[in-house]
Parts: sequence; structure tokens; C-alpha cells
Amino acid sequence: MEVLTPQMMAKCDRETIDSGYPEILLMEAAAYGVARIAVEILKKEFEFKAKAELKLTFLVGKGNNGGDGLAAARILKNWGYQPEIIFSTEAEKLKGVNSKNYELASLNQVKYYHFSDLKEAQFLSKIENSDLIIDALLGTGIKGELRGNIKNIINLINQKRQSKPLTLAVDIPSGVIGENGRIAGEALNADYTVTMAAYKRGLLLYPGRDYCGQIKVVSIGIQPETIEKNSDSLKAFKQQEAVRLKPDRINNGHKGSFGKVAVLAGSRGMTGAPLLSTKAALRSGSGLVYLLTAEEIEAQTSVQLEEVVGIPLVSKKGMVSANSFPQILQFSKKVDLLAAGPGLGRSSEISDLMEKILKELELPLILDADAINAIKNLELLKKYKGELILTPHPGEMSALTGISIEEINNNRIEVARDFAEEHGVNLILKGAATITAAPDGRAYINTSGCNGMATAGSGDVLTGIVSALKAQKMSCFEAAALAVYLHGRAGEIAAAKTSNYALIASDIIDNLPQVWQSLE
Ligand SMILES: NC(=O)C1=CN([C@@H]2O[C@H](COP(=O)(O)OP(=O)(O)OC[C@H]3O[C@@H](n4cnc5c(N)ncnc54)[C@H](O)[C@@H]3O)[C@@H](O)[C@H]2O)[C@@H](O)CC1
Ligand SMILES: Nc1ncnc2c1ncn2[C@@H]1O[C@H](COP(=O)(O)OP(=O)(O)O)[C@@H](O)[C@H]1O
Ligand SMILES: [K+]
Repeated sequence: MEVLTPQMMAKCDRETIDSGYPEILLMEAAAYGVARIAVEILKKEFEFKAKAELKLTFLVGKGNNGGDGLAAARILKNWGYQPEIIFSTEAEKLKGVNSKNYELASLNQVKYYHFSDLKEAQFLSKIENSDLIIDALLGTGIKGELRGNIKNIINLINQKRQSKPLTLAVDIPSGVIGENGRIAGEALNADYTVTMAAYKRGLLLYPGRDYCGQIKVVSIGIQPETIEKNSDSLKAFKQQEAVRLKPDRINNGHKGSFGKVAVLAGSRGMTGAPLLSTKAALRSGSGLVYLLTAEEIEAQTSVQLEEVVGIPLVSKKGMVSANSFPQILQFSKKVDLLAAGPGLGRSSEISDLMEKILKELELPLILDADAINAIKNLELLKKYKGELILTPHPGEMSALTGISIEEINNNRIEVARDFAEEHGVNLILKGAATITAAPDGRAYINTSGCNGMATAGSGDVLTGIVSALKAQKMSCFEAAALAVYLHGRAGEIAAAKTSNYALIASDIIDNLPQVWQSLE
């Protein structure tokens, strides 16, 4: 599913209207979507209340977002509900389709008030006594910080956060900036968001994402071709993409058919990381997993994971030495890919080794953690003879690019895309709202995951999953995006059992089986 900026969405609206599709019909479809989802929520949350008893309060602004709200209020009135509208602005000053929808709502006798005519206590009592608030104050047309009545309305509601009723946002929670997910001073916290035609970036990027609750996308009559033409190949990765992309398994396969993964990882004191990566690879469908690690710790790691084949490498002071390169080169001919980095440690030897690997190997490489930290010359990425997937967290990304962590997090999509395009790599920029970017400009925003995954070793698990998927002959970009999604789902399922507080990285691996089952 495409993820658009407000400008791209407006272009889709405009082209559809210019092609002869009446604007008021687009609005009607949007409103119908809102009304339908409102009914679903009411039926679920207030099973035993009669329609006429339910209190629905529409907060309506003066733009088209307000127009959607007005039309939805009228539709619900015609379905037997008793919605009330509170206008942030003078209803008589509405223009175009919004004015028409005001007329229609009035004709259908929807009750309305103006915020300016209500005393603060009256307004708050209306809010507190509502079963559902429908937020149609501001949509993607927001400019600058919140101001005027809309600011007052949102401030008043947010001050009473404890007693705030269920809230359904129309298109985007008012105050969230559609372009980037930043907040225009304040924003209304929604439990549900019904968004029109496609995701807007601000719904999936933090902090905006925290304000959206459950997001539903409704179709409003804009053709998929129009959306695709006006989008920039940024998509949301969800369960349906996972089901579509998961690698096939052949019934007459043998362990070699499902991919041979070599993991170059671990050092003295960091024996957990290689175990997490290799075990995650085994739990993600790989037929054979080898662990190439410092000879000093090889025996120890092999004892802990029976299914992994240990390959001891020449080491120095507990770390893999640069002199192990001929062994790695030799071994690389036996496997489908090499994943390097987890727990390797930092030393000039590791940097030298990574330089040799990037100069001389040809198989697909997945670089994480210390393998990324060891890259001193970015030119080597572009020159690498095989395919590359890099999986930095924002700290590693900052070290790699010189861009501050703050700037990276404020521009996750652009930073990930620019790097992937400039250096010809597939990039997973980790962290909440992980971005996966391909060298050709395609990118995904991930929709799974939870804050419990911010725990040591969680990235090592991801490396293992990516490796297994790539070894099962997926393209690098799709293997990376699917791995990020599965990792996030496994984290969510784990957190539902352990809580986000208690989640540890191995819980993510333990819940991979359930995630795989959900794709069958
Ligand atoms: N154009 C179309 O045909 C469609 C538009 N749709 C809806 O239209 C919305 C976008 O409509 P608009 O472009 O009219 O924009 P909005 O409805 O988001 O509102 C823009 C108005 O809000 C006020 N405003 C802007 N920034 C403000 C701030 N910081 N503080 C206080 N007031 C502020 C301004 O007066 C401006 O006119 C979408 O989010 C969606 O809900 C849908 O109806 C689908 C069809
Ligand atoms: N708040 C969060 N929400 C969702 N996923 C998160 C969050 N914080 C971290 N993660 C995920 O957890 C993993 C952490 O990886 P990383 O930082 O490399 O940890 P480590 O180096 O300890 O293994 C990444 O996949 C990241 O996207
Ligand atoms: K809104």
C-alpha cells in the first residue's frame, strides 16, 4: 500500500476531479468510509446501547477535512444515530463542497453548535459525555503551528486527557503533520484513524504514529493507477505484503535447497550475538547455518547450539584476525551468502578484514553492527562485486555518514533512500518505523514492532532473519523488508506475553514460529 505526502495526495485528488469526477462524490465516499468505521467501533464498544442513545460529537473545521466530517454526520443521522457537530469556525463562512455539506446536514436536521458560543464548561461537558468523538478539525491542509479556535479546542481536550472519550480521526489526527509526522504544537490523540485512499507519511512516522491508534485506509474513488503515478515508490509493509512475498518451500527440497548461510560473528565476551543470529536464521527457514567465529570461542558457541556448524577462524586477543581472510574466502564458495558483524568487536584487524571482504568476495553480504563500524571507506560499498544489505541503527548510520542521529531520525525516509541510491546498497535503517530502501529508490516503512524490541541482541536476531530469507532466493530488498516485518511481528507477539518491559531478544526468536504460521 502506497504512502504519500499531502502534496502527492492533493495531486491525486486534483487529477481525479479534473478528469470529471465530482469533488463532492470523493467527499461523500470519504464520509461514507468514516461513517462505516464509526458504526463498526460503536457496535464493538457499545454493544448494548441503542443508536439514538449513543452520543456522537463531530468536531468540524473549515477545510475539506471538516467537509468529510459534515457529510459523515449527515450519513450517520440518516442511519438513525443522533450526531452533534461543534464547529471551530462560523458554519456560514464555509465554502464550496464544505458549504454544500453544511446545507445538506442542516436539511437533515443534524444539530450543531459553534465553539465560540459555548462556555468552556459547556464544551467540556459535551466532550466528556460523548461516546465517540469524530475529529474532522484539520487534515492534510495544516500549515504552521495550531492557532485560533482549533488550538483552544485541542488544548482543552488534551488537558482533560483522563476523561477523553474514544476518538476517531478523519484522515489524520488534527495537529499531526502529514508530511513528516511532526506535531504542530499539540495534536488530538485518536484511538482510530480513517485515512483516505492511501497512507500519509505522518501516520507512520513518529511521533505522529503514536497519535493515530488503529489505522484504516478507505477507498474513495481515486484509481490505483492515479495513486501509483503520483507516489514515489514508498510503501507500507504489512501482513498482506508478508503473505505475498514469503519464500516458497518445495516438497522435495533438501537442506541445501533452502539456503546455506554463513554468519561471521562473535568474539571473546560476545558469544550471545552469534547465537542469536544463527538461531534466528534457522528459525526462518534456512537449511544450513554455519558460524564462522574466533577459534577461542568456537567450542563454546558450538556446544550451545547443536544445529549450527562451527568453523573456527584464526584469532588474535579473542577476536577474528585479518589473517583469517583466506579461510573466509575458501568457505564463501560453499554458501549462498555471508552475514557479518554481530559481536565481532572493534579493532584495526576487523577493519582490515572487512576491507578484504569488500574488495575480494562476490557473494551477497549482509553487514550489521561491528561490520558496519569497521567500514572506513564508503567507496568500497559501491565497488563491491556482489549484492549488499546493510542494517545500521541510527547510531551506526550516524558513524557511517557523519549525519547526526537527530537529523537521521527527523528524516528517516530521505536519509535511508539517499544512502541506498548513492552507494548502491539495500539499507535497513533500524529503530521505530524502520525504513528499508533499495538502490533503485523503492522503499518500505515497516508497520510492525514495539518498544520492547529496544533490547540488547534484538538487531542480531534481525540479521539472522534477513540472512535466511536472502538465502532462500528472495531479492535483497524484499528479503530485507520481509525480515523487518517478521522480526517486528515476533516482537509484538512476544511482548503480548512478556510485556514490553520484560521482553528479551531470544523471546523474539521463540515467537518466530507463530509468525510463520500466520503466513500459511
Ligand atoms: N480535495 C478533495 O477532494 C478531498 C479531500 N479530502 C479531505 O480534505 C482534507 C484536506 O483538506 P484541506 O486542504 O481543505 O485542508 P484541511 O481540512 O486540513 O484544513 C485547512 C484549513 O484549516 C486551517 N488551518 C490550516 N492550518 C491551521 C493551523 N495550524 N491551525 C489552525 N487552522 C489551520 C486553514 O484555515 C485551512 O483553510 C484531507 O485531509 C481529507 O480529509 C477528502 O474529502 C477526500 C477528497
Ligand atoms: N521502539 C521500537 N519500536 C520498534 N522496533 C524497535 C524499537 N526499538 C528498537 N527496535 C528494533 O529492535 C532492533 C534493535 O537493533 P539494534 O539497535 O541493532 O540492537 P542490538 O545491537 O542490541 O542487537 C532493530 O531491529 C530495531 O528496529
Ligand atoms: K482530522
